[in-house]
Amino acid sequence: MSGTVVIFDFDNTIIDIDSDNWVVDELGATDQFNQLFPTMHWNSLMDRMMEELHLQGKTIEDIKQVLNRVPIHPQIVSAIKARTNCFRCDLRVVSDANTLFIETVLKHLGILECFSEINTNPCFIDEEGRLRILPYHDSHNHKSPHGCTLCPPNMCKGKIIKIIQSTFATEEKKKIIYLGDGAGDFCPSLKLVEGDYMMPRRDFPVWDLICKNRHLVTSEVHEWSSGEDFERILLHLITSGISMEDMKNNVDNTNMSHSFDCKFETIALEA
Ligand SMILES: Cc1ncc(C[n+]2csc(CCOP(=O)(O)O)c2C)c(N)n1
Ligand SMILES: [Mg+2]
Repeated sequence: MSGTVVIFDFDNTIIDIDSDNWVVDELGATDQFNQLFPTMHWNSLMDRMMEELHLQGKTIEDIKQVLNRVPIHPQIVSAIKARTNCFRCDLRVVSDANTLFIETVLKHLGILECFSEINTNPCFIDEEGRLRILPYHDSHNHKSPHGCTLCPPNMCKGKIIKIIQSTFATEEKKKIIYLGDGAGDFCPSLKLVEGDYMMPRRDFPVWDLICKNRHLVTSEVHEWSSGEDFERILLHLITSGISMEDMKNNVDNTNMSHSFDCKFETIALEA
Protein backbone atom coordinates (compact mmCIF):
# COMPACT_ATOMS: atom_id res chain seq x y z
CA MET A 1 0.00 0.00 0.00
CA SER A 2 1.37 3.44 -0.88
CA GLY A 3 1.28 6.31 1.61
CA THR A 4 -1.72 7.94 -0.03
CA VAL A 5 -5.34 7.80 1.10
CA VAL A 6 -7.84 9.16 -1.43
CA ILE A 7 -11.21 10.10 0.10
CA PHE A 8 -14.13 10.61 -2.27
CA ASP A 9 -17.45 12.27 -1.66
CA PHE A 10 -20.14 10.41 -3.65
CA ASP A 11 -22.94 12.68 -4.93
CA ASN A 12 -21.70 15.21 -7.48
CA THR A 13 -18.18 13.81 -7.13
CA ILE A 14 -18.00 10.12 -8.09
CA ILE A 15 -21.35 10.48 -9.85
CA ASP A 16 -22.53 13.63 -11.62
CA ILE A 17 -25.81 14.22 -9.72
CA ASP A 18 -27.29 13.89 -6.22
CA SER A 19 -28.43 10.25 -6.03
CA ASP A 20 -31.22 11.12 -3.57
CA ASN A 21 -32.79 13.66 -5.93
CA TRP A 22 -32.21 11.34 -8.88
CA VAL A 23 -34.14 8.45 -7.27
CA VAL A 24 -36.98 10.70 -6.07
CA ASP A 25 -37.35 12.45 -9.44
CA GLU A 26 -36.96 9.37 -11.64
CA LEU A 27 -39.54 7.44 -9.59
CA GLY A 28 -42.03 10.32 -9.73
CA ALA A 29 -42.10 11.56 -6.12
CA THR A 30 -40.85 15.12 -6.76
CA ASP A 31 -44.09 16.82 -5.63
CA GLN A 32 -44.13 15.04 -2.26
CA PHE A 33 -40.43 15.86 -1.86
CA ASN A 34 -41.04 19.57 -2.53
CA GLN A 35 -43.87 19.62 0.02
CA LEU A 36 -41.81 18.00 2.79
CA PHE A 37 -38.44 19.63 2.02
CA PRO A 38 -39.01 22.81 4.09
CA THR A 39 -40.11 20.83 7.15
CA MET A 40 -37.48 18.09 7.60
CA HIS A 41 -33.73 17.42 7.84
CA TRP A 42 -32.37 15.80 4.70
CA ASN A 43 -31.60 12.41 6.26
CA SER A 44 -35.06 11.90 7.78
CA LEU A 45 -36.65 13.38 4.64
CA MET A 46 -34.98 10.67 2.55
CA ASP A 47 -36.20 7.95 4.91
CA ARG A 48 -39.70 9.45 4.58
CA MET A 49 -39.38 9.59 0.77
CA MET A 50 -38.54 5.88 0.71
CA GLU A 51 -41.83 5.30 2.57
CA GLU A 52 -43.61 7.40 -0.05
CA LEU A 53 -42.07 5.37 -2.89
CA HIS A 54 -43.02 2.14 -1.11
CA LEU A 55 -46.64 3.35 -0.76
CA GLN A 56 -46.64 4.12 -4.49
CA GLY A 57 -45.69 0.48 -5.15
CA LYS A 58 -42.04 1.13 -6.06
CA THR A 59 -39.74 -1.75 -5.10
CA ILE A 60 -36.06 -1.97 -4.15
CA GLU A 61 -35.50 -3.37 -7.66
CA ASP A 62 -37.09 -0.22 -9.16
CA ILE A 63 -34.72 1.92 -7.05
CA LYS A 64 -31.68 -0.14 -8.14
CA GLN A 65 -32.67 0.08 -11.82
CA VAL A 66 -32.90 3.87 -11.61
CA LEU A 67 -29.53 4.01 -9.81
CA ASN A 68 -27.93 1.88 -12.53
CA ARG A 69 -28.40 4.71 -15.01
CA VAL A 70 -27.06 7.68 -13.02
CA PRO A 71 -25.03 10.15 -15.09
CA ILE A 72 -21.27 9.85 -14.58
CA HIS A 73 -18.04 11.17 -16.09
CA PRO A 74 -16.35 8.08 -17.63
CA GLN A 75 -12.89 9.47 -16.77
CA ILE A 76 -13.78 9.39 -13.07
CA VAL A 77 -14.61 5.70 -13.27
CA SER A 78 -11.43 4.95 -15.22
CA ALA A 79 -9.35 7.05 -12.80
CA ILE A 80 -10.69 5.01 -9.90
CA LYS A 81 -10.59 1.66 -11.70
CA ALA A 82 -7.14 1.72 -13.25
CA ARG A 83 -4.99 4.74 -12.57
CA THR A 84 -5.41 5.18 -8.82
CA ASN A 85 -5.75 1.52 -8.04
CA CYS A 86 -2.53 0.56 -9.77
CA PHE A 87 -0.60 2.79 -7.37
CA ARG A 88 -2.20 0.85 -4.54
CA CYS A 89 -3.67 3.94 -2.91
CA ASP A 90 -6.17 3.38 -0.14
CA LEU A 91 -9.51 4.60 -1.62
CA ARG A 92 -12.45 5.44 0.65
CA VAL A 93 -15.90 6.99 0.34
CA VAL A 94 -17.32 9.51 2.82
CA SER A 95 -20.89 10.39 1.82
CA ASP A 96 -24.17 11.71 3.15
CA ALA A 97 -26.09 9.42 0.77
CA ASN A 98 -26.65 5.83 2.02
CA THR A 99 -25.14 2.35 1.80
CA LEU A 100 -27.67 0.88 -0.65
CA PHE A 101 -27.46 3.72 -3.18
CA ILE A 102 -23.66 3.87 -3.10
CA GLU A 103 -23.04 0.11 -3.22
CA THR A 104 -25.57 -0.33 -6.03
CA VAL A 105 -23.91 2.32 -8.21
CA LEU A 106 -20.31 1.31 -7.46
CA LYS A 107 -21.12 -2.36 -8.11
CA HIS A 108 -22.79 -1.49 -11.42
CA LEU A 109 -19.75 0.57 -12.46
CA GLY A 110 -17.46 -2.32 -11.47
CA ILE A 111 -15.51 -0.27 -8.88
CA LEU A 112 -17.01 -1.36 -5.55
CA GLU A 113 -13.96 -3.52 -4.79
CA CYS A 114 -11.59 -0.56 -5.32
CA PHE A 115 -12.67 0.97 -1.99
CA SER A 116 -11.42 -0.19 1.40
CA GLU A 117 -14.20 1.58 3.34
CA ILE A 118 -17.52 3.35 2.72
CA ASN A 119 -18.57 5.76 5.48
CA THR A 120 -22.21 6.70 4.95
CA ASN A 121 -25.70 6.58 6.44
CA PRO A 122 -26.67 2.95 7.14
CA CYS A 123 -29.88 1.52 5.73
CA PHE A 124 -31.87 -1.70 5.74
CA ILE A 125 -34.87 -3.19 3.99
CA ASP A 126 -37.73 -3.76 6.47
CA GLU A 127 -40.14 -6.72 6.54
CA GLU A 128 -42.50 -4.89 4.16
CA GLY A 129 -39.75 -4.33 1.60
CA ARG A 130 -39.37 -0.62 2.34
CA LEU A 131 -35.91 0.95 2.44
CA ARG A 132 -35.18 2.53 5.83
CA ILE A 133 -32.39 5.13 5.96
CA LEU A 134 -30.76 5.90 9.33
CA PRO A 135 -28.40 8.67 10.47
CA TYR A 136 -24.64 7.92 10.44
CA HIS A 137 -24.28 9.46 13.92
CA ASP A 138 -27.22 8.34 15.98
CA SER A 139 -29.08 11.57 16.72
CA HIS A 140 -31.63 10.36 19.34
CA ASN A 141 -33.27 13.58 20.50
CA HIS A 142 -30.18 15.76 20.33
CA LYS A 143 -29.94 18.45 17.71
CA SER A 144 -26.26 17.90 16.93
CA PRO A 145 -24.92 14.67 18.49
CA HIS A 146 -21.43 15.17 17.04
CA GLY A 147 -21.09 18.71 18.45
CA CYS A 148 -20.11 20.29 15.12
CA THR A 149 -22.06 23.37 14.09
CA LEU A 150 -20.90 23.26 10.45
CA CYS A 151 -22.44 19.86 9.68
CA PRO A 152 -25.98 18.42 9.56
CA PRO A 153 -27.02 16.48 12.71
CA ASN A 154 -26.82 13.05 11.05
CA MET A 155 -23.22 13.30 9.82
CA CYS A 156 -20.05 15.27 10.49
CA LYS A 157 -17.59 14.34 7.74
CA GLY A 158 -14.85 16.20 9.63
CA LYS A 159 -15.27 13.79 12.53
CA ILE A 160 -14.92 10.85 10.12
CA ILE A 161 -11.69 12.34 8.71
CA LYS A 162 -10.33 12.72 12.25
CA ILE A 163 -11.07 9.03 12.90
CA ILE A 164 -9.31 8.04 9.66
CA GLN A 165 -6.31 10.25 10.60
CA SER A 166 -6.15 8.72 14.08
CA THR A 167 -5.62 5.26 12.55
CA PHE A 168 -2.39 6.56 10.94
CA ALA A 169 -0.98 7.74 14.24
CA THR A 170 1.23 4.74 14.80
CA GLU A 171 2.26 4.45 11.16
CA GLU A 172 4.17 6.88 8.97
CA LYS A 173 2.25 10.02 7.93
CA LYS A 174 -0.03 9.36 4.98
CA LYS A 175 -0.94 11.92 2.36
CA ILE A 176 -4.70 12.50 2.16
CA ILE A 177 -6.34 13.65 -1.07
CA TYR A 178 -9.99 14.66 -0.52
CA LEU A 179 -12.44 15.22 -3.39
CA GLY A 180 -15.86 16.77 -2.84
CA ASP A 181 -18.46 19.29 -3.92
CA GLY A 182 -20.97 20.00 -1.14
CA ALA A 183 -21.26 22.20 1.94
CA GLY A 184 -20.78 19.00 4.01
CA ASP A 185 -17.28 18.67 2.51
CA PHE A 186 -16.11 21.96 4.03
CA CYS A 187 -15.69 20.64 7.60
CA PRO A 188 -13.39 17.77 6.48
CA SER A 189 -11.35 20.22 4.38
CA LEU A 190 -10.54 22.05 7.65
CA LYS A 191 -9.18 18.81 9.16
CA LEU A 192 -6.62 18.29 6.39
CA VAL A 193 -3.06 19.34 7.21
CA GLU A 194 0.03 20.49 5.35
CA GLY A 195 1.06 17.79 2.87
CA ASP A 196 -2.59 16.85 2.19
CA TYR A 197 -4.59 17.98 -0.83
CA MET A 198 -8.15 19.27 -1.11
CA MET A 199 -9.85 18.96 -4.52
CA PRO A 200 -13.10 21.00 -4.45
CA ARG A 201 -15.41 20.92 -7.48
CA ARG A 202 -15.35 24.38 -9.10
CA ASP A 203 -18.56 26.46 -8.71
CA PHE A 204 -20.07 24.02 -6.18
CA PRO A 205 -20.76 24.91 -2.50
CA VAL A 206 -17.48 23.61 -0.99
CA TRP A 207 -15.50 25.57 -3.57
CA ASP A 208 -17.35 28.79 -2.63
CA LEU A 209 -16.77 28.12 1.07
CA ILE A 210 -13.05 27.48 0.55
CA CYS A 211 -12.66 30.62 -1.61
CA LYS A 212 -14.30 32.71 1.14
CA ASN A 213 -12.30 31.08 3.95
CA ARG A 214 -8.98 30.41 2.20
CA HIS A 215 -6.94 31.24 5.33
CA LEU A 216 -8.60 28.38 7.26
CA VAL A 217 -7.46 25.66 4.82
CA THR A 218 -3.88 24.51 5.40
CA SER A 219 -3.71 21.81 2.73
CA GLU A 220 -2.95 22.57 -0.93
CA VAL A 221 -6.16 23.25 -2.89
CA HIS A 222 -6.60 22.05 -6.49
CA GLU A 223 -10.00 22.71 -8.02
CA TRP A 224 -11.54 20.42 -10.64
CA SER A 225 -14.54 20.75 -12.89
CA SER A 226 -14.65 18.18 -15.69
CA GLY A 227 -13.95 14.45 -15.64
CA GLU A 228 -10.72 15.20 -17.53
CA ASP A 229 -9.58 17.59 -14.75
CA PHE A 230 -10.51 15.04 -12.11
CA GLU A 231 -8.42 12.29 -13.71
CA ARG A 232 -5.41 14.47 -14.64
CA ILE A 233 -5.14 16.34 -11.33
CA LEU A 234 -5.79 13.30 -9.14
CA LEU A 235 -3.15 11.23 -10.96
CA HIS A 236 -0.69 14.11 -10.74
CA LEU A 237 -1.23 14.52 -6.98
CA ILE A 238 -0.94 10.78 -6.40
CA THR A 239 2.34 10.55 -8.28
CA SER A 240 3.90 13.80 -7.05
CA GLY A 241 6.63 13.07 -4.56
CA ILE A 242 6.87 9.40 -5.57
CA SER A 243 10.32 8.50 -6.87
CA MET A 244 10.75 6.06 -9.77
CA GLU A 245 12.14 3.55 -7.26
CA ASP A 246 9.05 3.88 -5.02
CA MET A 247 6.87 3.69 -8.08
CA LYS A 248 8.39 0.35 -9.11
CA ASN A 249 7.66 -0.92 -5.60
CA ASN A 250 4.19 0.58 -5.43
CA VAL A 251 2.66 -0.43 -8.73
CA ASP A 252 0.42 -3.44 -8.52
CA ASN A 253 2.25 -6.37 -10.05
CA THR A 254 -0.98 -8.32 -10.36
CA ASN A 255 -2.12 -5.79 -12.93
CA MET A 256 0.91 -5.24 -15.10
CA SER A 257 -0.84 -3.68 -18.09
CA HIS A 258 -2.26 -0.95 -15.89
CA SER A 259 1.11 -0.56 -14.23
CA PHE A 260 2.73 0.16 -17.56
CA ASP A 261 0.02 2.74 -18.33
CA CYS A 262 0.68 4.37 -14.98
CA LYS A 263 4.44 4.50 -15.36
CA PHE A 264 4.13 5.85 -18.86
CA GLU A 265 1.67 8.56 -17.89
CA THR A 266 3.67 9.53 -14.84
CA ILE A 267 6.82 9.94 -16.88
CA ALA A 268 4.84 12.02 -19.38
CA LEU A 269 3.47 14.19 -16.57
CA GLU A 270 6.90 14.71 -15.03
CA ALA A 271 8.55 15.57 -18.37
C1 LIG B 1 -30.39 23.06 -0.77
C2 LIG B 1 -29.89 21.77 -0.21
N1 LIG B 1 -30.60 21.15 0.75
C3 LIG B 1 -30.19 19.98 1.23
C4 LIG B 1 -29.06 19.41 0.76
C5 LIG B 1 -28.63 18.11 1.32
N2 LIG B 1 -28.28 17.07 0.39
C6 LIG B 1 -28.65 17.00 -0.87
S1 LIG B 1 -28.09 15.59 -1.62
C7 LIG B 1 -27.32 15.09 -0.23
C8 LIG B 1 -26.47 13.87 -0.17
C9 LIG B 1 -25.04 14.26 -0.34
O1 LIG B 1 -24.25 13.12 -0.53
P1 LIG B 1 -22.67 13.27 -0.69
O2 LIG B 1 -22.14 13.51 0.69
O3 LIG B 1 -22.22 11.98 -1.26
O4 LIG B 1 -22.39 14.40 -1.61
C10 LIG B 1 -27.55 15.99 0.78
C11 LIG B 1 -27.09 15.84 2.18
C12 LIG B 1 -28.34 20.11 -0.24
N3 LIG B 1 -27.19 19.62 -0.75
N4 LIG B 1 -28.77 21.29 -0.71
MG1 LIG C 1 -21.41 15.57 -2.81
